[in-house]
Amino acid sequence: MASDGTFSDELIQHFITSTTIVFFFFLLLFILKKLMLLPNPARPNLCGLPPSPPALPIIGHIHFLLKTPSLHLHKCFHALSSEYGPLIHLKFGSYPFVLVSSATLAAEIFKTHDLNFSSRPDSPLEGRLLFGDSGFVTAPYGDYWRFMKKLCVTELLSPRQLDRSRFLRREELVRFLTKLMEKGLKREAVDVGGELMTLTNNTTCRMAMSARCSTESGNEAERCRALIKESLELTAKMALANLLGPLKKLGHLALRKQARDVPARYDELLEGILKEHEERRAADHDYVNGGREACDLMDVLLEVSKNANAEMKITRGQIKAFFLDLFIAGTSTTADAMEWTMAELINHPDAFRRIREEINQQVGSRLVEEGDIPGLHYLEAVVKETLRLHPPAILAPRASHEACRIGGFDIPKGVAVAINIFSIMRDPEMWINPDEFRPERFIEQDGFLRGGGINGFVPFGGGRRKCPGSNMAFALICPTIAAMVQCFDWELADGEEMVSMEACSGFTLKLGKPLVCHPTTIFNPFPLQRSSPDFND
Ligand code: HEM
Repeated sequence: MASDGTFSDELIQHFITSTTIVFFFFLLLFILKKLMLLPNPARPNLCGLPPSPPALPIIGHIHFLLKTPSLHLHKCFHALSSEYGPLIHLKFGSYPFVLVSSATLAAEIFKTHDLNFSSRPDSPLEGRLLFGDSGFVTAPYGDYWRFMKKLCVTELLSPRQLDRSRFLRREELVRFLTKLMEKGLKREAVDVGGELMTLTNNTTCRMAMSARCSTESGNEAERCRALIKESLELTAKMALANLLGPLKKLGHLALRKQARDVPARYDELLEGILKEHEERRAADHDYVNGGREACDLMDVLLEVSKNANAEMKITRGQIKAFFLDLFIAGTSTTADAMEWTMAELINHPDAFRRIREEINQQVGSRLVEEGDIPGLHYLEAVVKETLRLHPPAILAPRASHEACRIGGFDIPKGVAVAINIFSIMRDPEMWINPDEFRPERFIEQDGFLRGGGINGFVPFGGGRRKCPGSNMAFALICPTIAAMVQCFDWELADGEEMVSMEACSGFTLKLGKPLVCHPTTIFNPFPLQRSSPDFND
């Protein structure tokens, strides 16, 4: 003990200070907890929601994500639903939502309560970032969404429009295969995912607006791809900022310049392409007199926008936003699905051989075509099994228009609901050995595909808001995989026997380690073609 009393004074002072800090820390936690429980008029009332795992102040349930190795969102949601049940309510930062993880509960949303869940929630992803409320994917259920959905089903993404653009998908596929053959000859390693992304991007750009990379049209597809990549990155940053709750404004301030710049550049690019289409239309007399059909999706949309008798007038802003939606929703999902399929096939040589035998039997000595696909049942089963195990979109986001009951719990009006596509397709109640790659599960004993759809197979979501691009996705994926199996043997460039099937973290499911391979040509369907059209794109 100190003789002059100074030391004990300091000790007392120190004790008081530490106690005060601890006291205030607990007081703060207490107040925060109380605050989080107070009803917030701007948000749906959370009373009566399904059970909730233990939450922390401010961050809510984000600590479960921080505990998940590599911050994998799908693994975090899968672990939470396995531990706490198929219907739970969560709060990520300031964002509350209900997570639905079983096929039975998803059917209640997609079928019984379909209309009630036919809008998207206000997403922490800021889906309306680039074109305000003009987008289709984020449009609330109403006249505009219904009009565009009908247009997608009957025109833009219809089997008829897909048939019209079949030649163009074939051209792009030939270009892709020829490039792989060139690389194979030089024993150059191929970044399979990168090449598949270029193929999907070129094909989508040509189908949508007759633009492709590295052409006289000024590399529009490449500029489009770069802008979409930038806007996705920006969206992810905005999402993070939005989860910060009270600090959200600071985050937005930091991103302000980029958030002005990206939409302006996209607008300029699309305006240029729109003008080209309008000029071509005006100069084409057959077109003006109705003697020739619209050839790409932009022509179709322009025709609708100029049609005085159309049910609805769509604006230039809506046309631009629609294309952005198509690219964001359709390109990387499709390319990722193809990369996962190739990875599974390399890891399952029996399945690879079986597809090749099927093609040899059904197609013979020419390149497989889109028209052959309906007869290639095992190929389709492999693609479906890959989509089941590795769905590129892990969640389908919805919001309730009205209060309702799901699985015996109250779902208040306006609450955000995330349908956990990843977990539903690994639900052990629905699938035998759910983590196993077994394409046969999609095939009947007579060798045909199981008809009528399988309950719980939901890679494209369900109900009214189900993906309208599933036919287009299959039209891109199946012929590409078939041709990659028919024409090449594949060997991993890193000398490994097996591909690691770990995903990387994010809102979509991507193969974690890029698939890099050496392709060896075993069948060349175009031996007389000396040089390919353009290998640099
Ligand atoms: C393997 C490829 C694809 C997968 C896994 C996929 C998956 C999905 C999923 C899960 C949804 C949400 C559905 C729901 O809420 O129930 C969706 C919506 C959508 N997808 Fe796809 N998609 C793919 C390819 C495409 C393609 C190729 C296009 C068009 C080019 C496309 C266009 C759209 C659009 C426009 C929506 C929004 C529909 C709406 O809100 O009404 N998708 N997709």
